[in-house]
Amino acid sequence: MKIGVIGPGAIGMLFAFYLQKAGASVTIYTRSMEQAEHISRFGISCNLDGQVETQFPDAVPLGAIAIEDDYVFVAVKQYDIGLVLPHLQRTQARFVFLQNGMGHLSLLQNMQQKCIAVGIVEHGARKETAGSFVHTGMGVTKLGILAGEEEFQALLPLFQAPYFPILVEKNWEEVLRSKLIVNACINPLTALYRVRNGVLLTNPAFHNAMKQVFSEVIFVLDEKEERWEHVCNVCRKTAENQSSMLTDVKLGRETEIDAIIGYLLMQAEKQNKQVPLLAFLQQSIKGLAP
Ligand SMILES: NC(=O)C1=CN([C@@H]2O[C@H](COP(=O)(O)OP(=O)(O)OC[C@H]3O[C@@H](n4cnc5c(N)ncnc54)[C@H](OP(=O)(O)O)[C@@H]3O)[C@@H](O)[C@H]2O)C=CC1
Ligand SMILES: CC(C)(CO)C(=O)C(=O)O
Repeated sequence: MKIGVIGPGAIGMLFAFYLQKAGASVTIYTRSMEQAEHISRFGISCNLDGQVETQFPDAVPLGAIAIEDDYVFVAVKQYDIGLVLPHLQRTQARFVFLQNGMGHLSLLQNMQQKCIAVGIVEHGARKETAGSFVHTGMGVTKLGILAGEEEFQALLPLFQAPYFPILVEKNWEEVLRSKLIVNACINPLTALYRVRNGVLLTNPAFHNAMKQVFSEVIFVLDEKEERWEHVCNVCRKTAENQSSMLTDVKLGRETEIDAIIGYLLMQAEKQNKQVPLLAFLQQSIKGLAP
């Protein structure tokens, strides 16, 4: 089976590595020629608990060849999807979009293609070099199929437990929503305070601040107080993690603030709800990583 992975960052390498290991013929589509050459030569190395293993997928810059894969995983950040979409127009592949947040859903719902899914990735992965990553947290990929349900069945055997399992999620909108709540509470605050996730539990003042952010998030989404327990659990489980937004801010990269808080602000505006803290977070993060 031919699999394409667009975007050779932490998540793109994670997918390319495990799917190639499971026997698929993987092509990873890069932005730069240098990275394609690097991966073609040295492969993709995964570090899991100190054990390093390398797989050798094909690698080419996106646009250099026609995409003729059976399935394509789109693993660019949400703000880069617009650049990638034109390359997908003429292919017959089925697509899985792996972004955090919910801002891209309307884009996907307007696509011409018949087979589209989202993947909610609950793994942790960190890019180390152009061809290596650390699998920092083993989780699951939850697959939500927007269109073409039958067409995705053949993909499932390529996902192998215990390291790389998949779960088809009927109620995928709920899973996306739950992840959005978590990301909205944890990511901007950790990026502002420059702390690991766990500090939002152990520092009482930061904990209160997170509770205030949470109150606005559930107000926008008409959600229940009970969601708080889940946010705290994720903080606890990922206590040693540096959130993806803090990583982006530290590296001077664009963040996914629009996909997370920007999406909530749009929902608030539609309902004429005032959410000053969320607006503050949006502006603060934009100021740190324009
Ligand atoms: N990392 C994690 O643990 C998790 C991440 N996610 C989500 O997964 C998504 C990807 O995250 P992550 O892998 O961490 O992000 P990264 O920034 O590490 O990777 C994004 C990759 O996309 C590449 N890219 C951007 N534009 C193009 C293009 N036009 N053509 C080809 N490649 C392109 C970038 O290339 P270049 O470097 O050259 O710019 C980069 O390699 C995000 O939405 C994130 O929220 C979800 C769960 C966990
Ligand atoms: C769950 C959490 C907060 C883990 O770090 C995450 O998804 C992120 O950093 O983007």
